[in-house]
Amino acid sequence: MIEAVGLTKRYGDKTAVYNLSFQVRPGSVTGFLGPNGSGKSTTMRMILGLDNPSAGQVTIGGYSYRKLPNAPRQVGALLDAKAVHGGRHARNHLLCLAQLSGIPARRVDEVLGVVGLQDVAKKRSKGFSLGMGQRLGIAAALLGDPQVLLFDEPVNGLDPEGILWVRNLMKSLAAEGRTVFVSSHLMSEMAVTADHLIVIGRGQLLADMSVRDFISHNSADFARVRTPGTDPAQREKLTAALTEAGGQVLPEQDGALRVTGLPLPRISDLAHDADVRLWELSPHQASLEEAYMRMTQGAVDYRSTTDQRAGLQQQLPPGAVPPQMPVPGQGQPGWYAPPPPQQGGQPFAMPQGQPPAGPYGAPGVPGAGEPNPYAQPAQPAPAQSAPAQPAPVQPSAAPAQPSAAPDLTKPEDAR
Ligand SMILES: Nc1ncnc2c1ncn2[C@@H]1O[C@H](COP(=O)(O)OP(=O)(O)OP(=O)(O)O)[C@@H](O)[C@H]1O
Repeated sequence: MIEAVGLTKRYGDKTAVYNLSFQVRPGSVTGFLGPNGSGKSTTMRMILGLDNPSAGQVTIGGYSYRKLPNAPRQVGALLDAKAVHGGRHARNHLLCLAQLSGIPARRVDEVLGVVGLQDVAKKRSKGFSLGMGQRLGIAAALLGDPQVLLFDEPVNGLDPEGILWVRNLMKSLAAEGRTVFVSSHLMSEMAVTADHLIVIGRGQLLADMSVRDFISHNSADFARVRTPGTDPAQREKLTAALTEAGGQVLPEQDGALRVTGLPLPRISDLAHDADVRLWELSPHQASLEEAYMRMTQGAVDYRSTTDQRAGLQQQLPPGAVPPQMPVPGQGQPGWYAPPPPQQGGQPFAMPQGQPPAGPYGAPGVPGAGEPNPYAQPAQPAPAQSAPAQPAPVQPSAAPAQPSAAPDLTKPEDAR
């Protein structure tokens, strides 16, 4: 298990990660999401001992990476697929890594086969495509058959077949009881790969929950209703009936109606009572992408001036407060999708029955008492994980070699 407590990293004036606490458990794929520059890579580097935290700590199986017995054999990581000596053959690159950790050469050929690079094993990696480089990086991460795996954007540059392969690989590694922590900007992929999500924005924890909870608590389910397009009067009649019954009705661009606040059977009954024919009555469940956009939109630092949402953010309803910083654990009420109708007007309410505060909010937690550099009013920590005692690391049956093993000969923070 990976456990971060009050993890904070500053680079001069820049706070890349602030007071981050979470656990990544074995046996499931945990997705690590956040906008560009939100601190994902920095967090991963701290997990791997490549950067020192400014405050707080992060452990793997109860040990910091640098104190982990046989660390290179316990943890495999893909951080930067380009961090390879381009003049070396793929096989030689892996052989060097294997020899440094006492891994037998036959394992090199095994992982080359696993990632599908066996036919180019004798080719120099500088001639590799982006996707081939990713595969080589994944091979390096798998080299020692580690129990803990970190992947930073593993599907970057992979073709559809490669993406599917990575998805299945992550799931099978988790199914074997390993800890799999993977960052990605591909929401559609994360939706089908990850079981659990840790979402950060501007270095702070925004959510720590299952994919299913994340979607249901950060999005609005609604019904799409369509009346015959030839008769606008029917549409108006239905809108009036639904509104009178307490529903909220918004027109969709294609002429359909988006209805919240009423269950589908009630909409059907109301349409029947109003003598309105329906050509469509369908439930709409938000995607992970939609839920993610809603939660993180206030924490996006880099946005195109032609992005429609940049414009949308200007059009606030009268009296509305514009989004500034995401509220940890509550996300950001934005304008990308309609607010969920339930949960007492709290658009990002936490799942029922969960404690409002995370296990790390207690005084004395490293980093927790420090001033928040984002000057956001204090909010309860969102982490939902129950606190757990760090367990001692069990030496894995086979050794592992992270492709991003810390080079302790380099000064700290060298990039
Ligand atoms: N060595 C460094 N020195 C100074 N600033 C840094 C350093 N490393 C990261 N940062 C800054 O810290 C912030 C977080 O960067 P990081 O690379 O961790 O984000 P990220 O979430 O991985 O982004 P992306 O999704 O674009 O890969 C950024 O503002 C970045 O510029």
